[in-house]
Amino acid sequence: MEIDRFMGFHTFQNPEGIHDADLIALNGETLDRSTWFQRCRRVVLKVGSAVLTGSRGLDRVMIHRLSDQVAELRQRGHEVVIVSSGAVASGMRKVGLKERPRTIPQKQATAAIGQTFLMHAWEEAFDKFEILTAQILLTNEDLAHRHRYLNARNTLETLLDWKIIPIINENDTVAVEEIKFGDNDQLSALIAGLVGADIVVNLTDTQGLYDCDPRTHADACLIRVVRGFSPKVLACATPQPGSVGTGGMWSKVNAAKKCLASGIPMVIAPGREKDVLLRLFEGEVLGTLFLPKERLYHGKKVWLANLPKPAGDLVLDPGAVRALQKSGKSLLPIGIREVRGSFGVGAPVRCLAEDGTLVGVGLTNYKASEIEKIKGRHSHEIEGIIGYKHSDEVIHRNNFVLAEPAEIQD
Ligand SMILES: Nc1ncnc2c1ncn2[C@@H]1O[C@H](COP(=O)(O)OP(=O)(O)O)[C@@H](O)[C@H]1O
Ligand SMILES: N[C@@H](CCC(=O)OP(=O)(O)O)C(=O)O
Repeated sequence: MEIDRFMGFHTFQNPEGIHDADLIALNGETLDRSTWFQRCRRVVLKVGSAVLTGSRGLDRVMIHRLSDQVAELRQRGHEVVIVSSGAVASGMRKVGLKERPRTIPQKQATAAIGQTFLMHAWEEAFDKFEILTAQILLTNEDLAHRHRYLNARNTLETLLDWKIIPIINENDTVAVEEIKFGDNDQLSALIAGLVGADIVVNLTDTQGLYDCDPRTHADACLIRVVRGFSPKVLACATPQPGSVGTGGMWSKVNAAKKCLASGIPMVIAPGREKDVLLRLFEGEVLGTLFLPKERLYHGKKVWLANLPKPAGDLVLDPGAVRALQKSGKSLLPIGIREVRGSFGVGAPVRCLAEDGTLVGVGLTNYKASEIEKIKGRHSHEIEGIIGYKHSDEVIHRNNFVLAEPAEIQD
């Protein structure tokens, strides 16, 4: 892991007078920031409640400022998908709540009130450019099923093709804990994988990621560039959000981890800074830029790696854990000790070591009741036990992703 730390904003210069953070090395190329950002064609823009809402509720001026910049980015050839928070915070102000609602029904009712105001504000702000917007509300169940995931992708592609700006939020009104993404930082990382984004821009109320929580450490240093994910980066952040946010910086760094594994860079930047988007895409060093070291997942594996809630668990013996983790092998029935949950063929399941450690996630070739019968047995026995054999493997390695690939373990 490397962290380029800058004590101030532009204080560190190499002998040629070029800020290290001005140059971006990725995929074998070194480019200056402005060229690199210009090449990021498809952008997922996540805007936090901390940026969109103020003491008087939804900050319409802010929404106009952002929509002006998004319209300009589109003129310059970028496509933008917006993930917008702010429904609960703006609903709170509408009904006069001083604190975030505690009970789930209250939170859901507040989100239902606020979401219409939020969407109306975005719609109105883009209307002056004659740009249409489309509301997309999702729960993690919508992305957990492969065919629904692909449907969502087709819808988003069609909207982008029609030059309409998708504005996405979690469907808070129906999402209870079991079907939640967590927060919109996680959702924006999943959407980035879904649409094959070139970058995720996450706008919040700080200058970026500091090496420790700036609210409790006056000497916290802003980190300019993070190359590759590491637990040390996560340790910089705390999960305590601001007064209106959810998940805090910890959630943003976890979202960056998801993006990096799919080869997608992410930048956390100060959303209230004047012209932040235009300045970023013009190459100004703003916020914290996370760059992938290497792309870990492609195609279907991007979906699998980001799967919010698998359908069941398989507990493996140590030999099977080694085969998956160290040798990149498929999972055979002989290495399975226990089956948990009831699931069908093709379901995504978690593979666990006996101590409960998550080894990875994969799609099964057999249903739970069949795996129960063939667990601990040789593959040549499968047909004799359940009457047919789909394959020797319970999970083929092409349909499996490790929870902690080598890059993330260092
Ligand atoms: N290491 C850190 N660097 C920057 N901010 C941090 C850090 N640790 C915690 N935070 C806090 O995270 C907050 C942003 O998270 P959150 O309130 O969820 O915002 P949003 O509504 O934009 O998602 C900031 O207000 C900041 O005080
Ligand atoms: N879906 C919620 C936002 C949840 C969330 O992630 O909030 P934030 O941390 O401000 O991005 C809402 O619209 O209020």
